[in-house]
Amino acid sequence: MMLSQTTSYRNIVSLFSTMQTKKLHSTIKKQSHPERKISTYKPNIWKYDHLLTLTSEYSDEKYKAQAEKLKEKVSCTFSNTICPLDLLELIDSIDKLGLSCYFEVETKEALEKIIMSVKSSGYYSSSKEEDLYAIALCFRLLREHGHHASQDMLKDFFDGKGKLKVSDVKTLLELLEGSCLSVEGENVLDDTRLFTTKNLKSLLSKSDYTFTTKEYLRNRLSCPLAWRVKWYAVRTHISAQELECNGTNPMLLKLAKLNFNIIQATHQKDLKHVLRWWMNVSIVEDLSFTRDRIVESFFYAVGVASEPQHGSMRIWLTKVIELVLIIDDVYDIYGSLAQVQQFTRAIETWDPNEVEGLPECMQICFRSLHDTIEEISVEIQQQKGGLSALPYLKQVWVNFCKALLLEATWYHKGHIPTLEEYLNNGWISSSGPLLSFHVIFGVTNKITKETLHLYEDCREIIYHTSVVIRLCNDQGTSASELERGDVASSILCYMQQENVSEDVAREHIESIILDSWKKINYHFNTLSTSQQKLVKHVVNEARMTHVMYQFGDGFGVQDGETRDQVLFNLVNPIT
Ligand SMILES: CC(C)=CCC/C(C)=C/COP(=O)(O)OP(=O)(O)O
Ligand SMILES: [Mg+2]
Repeated sequence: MMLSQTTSYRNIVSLFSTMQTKKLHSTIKKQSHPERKISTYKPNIWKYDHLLTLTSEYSDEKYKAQAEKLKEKVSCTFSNTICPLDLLELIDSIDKLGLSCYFEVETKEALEKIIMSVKSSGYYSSSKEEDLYAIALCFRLLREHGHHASQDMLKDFFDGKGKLKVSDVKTLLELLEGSCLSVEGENVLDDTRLFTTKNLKSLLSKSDYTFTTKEYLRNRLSCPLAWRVKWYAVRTHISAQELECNGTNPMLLKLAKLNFNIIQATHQKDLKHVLRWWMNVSIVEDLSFTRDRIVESFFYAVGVASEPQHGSMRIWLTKVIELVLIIDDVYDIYGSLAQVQQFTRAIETWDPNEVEGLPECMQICFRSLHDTIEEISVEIQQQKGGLSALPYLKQVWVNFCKALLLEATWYHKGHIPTLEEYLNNGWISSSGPLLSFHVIFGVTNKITKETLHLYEDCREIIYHTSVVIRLCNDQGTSASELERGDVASSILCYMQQENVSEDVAREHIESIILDSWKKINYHFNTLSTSQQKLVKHVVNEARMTHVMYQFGDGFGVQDGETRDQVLFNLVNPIT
């Protein structure tokens, strides 16, 4: 069978799905690809001039003073709450409302009290069905807050045939969430996840829950809390609590709304700062092949570090993400193989003279990257002091571009790697290591040798986070990449390697994502509390990638879920 030069991977995949033959591999290898592809991205939808007029009354100091008063009152709620289940629910509400950073001491004391009380009352070893919800909640909160919680807490609720003695949705959901905090080898938690997923899915198909409840359940099933960015779940939780008659106590809810609006006002200031920079550099006007996605990049950066004190880091990260998208498009869409080879040499030498002879738009990309990274390094040095970040930032960009070059080489040769070969490179081309370096430099107080040690100490976390980024991206973008005829993604690699259908390949990719999360959980637990405070922002990159790609290509396609989320979380205050 002959394949024409313009045969896209989409055709190849449909052929795979029907023929499932390995003979095709050799045919793909032989075919050549067109030098330049057509970009399928739509133009930017955001009106920057309008976003620049955003002003929130919540920047006013009087709201901060109001919030401080409410915090004092909420603090008293801890001492007035005696029953362990009420205390657990209070801690849970505070977490979900985005207020945990204000009550760290109270939460720590309360959890210690709960541990003492459940130990002395034998609560841990209860197997009574009515206790299961409280135990599941306790298990999840202890793990989330870095306390030891053995999977054996849930063991006795199994009936010996792999079934849990539980049928209500609230408990099933709580158990599902807790099971997603597992590490490798925790078979009770694996069984819990399988059982709760199966039962929640069957409840979904049978029961006559409202549309909203079903949507909520579907959402939690496809992306559990542990994989979600907490800040972007806060406003949804506030809205849900407002609708519930016996929900969160009114004072807590009032504080949550106020706090949300105050923090949103800070984010809006950062957004305007980054937009002014973007409109000033205005590079995408010269780059029709790529994406103007500065608002989405900012949305991602806020998910990585939403705390008010990380404003500079959000701005640096936004610029870096927009550059990642542009440079990725240079390699995937615009450049010929020879051109991206030259571009990679220029990045390695960090020398603007090396891009001479390349098309004007590639020269613009190089200069923007070069100048922005130099500026960021200077700003890091000015704000934090200590070692210069520049050599390290340059190196992560070199590694990223080399990984993109290898993918481009595969594409131009028509080579489809095995999944292992693909992932050995794909974790770097995910931009995970690059983002992580900028994140660690951005959230740390001073750049010292310890900062570099921290990067070493969380190497495994960065690796597994990057795998999650790579695979979530592939799951969300493979349809449009196939249409454009981009380099093979993990899904296609696995289909070709194992001669299986797209559905089977997607399921396999899901299982790797799950395993990567278990490894992230394990390695995160080995860090000290102070390290965890910094490294949680690296893990947030994985969480944010779930947010971006859960409903398709959240970076490429602006006018879907991402736009709604941007308006909901960054633009419109709670009234
Ligand atoms: C900024 C973040 C977190 C991005 C996720 C991964 C990535 C490099 C996306 C680039 O777009 P793409 O969808 O074209 O990716 P690729 O070409 O690598 O598949
Ligand atoms: Mg790409």
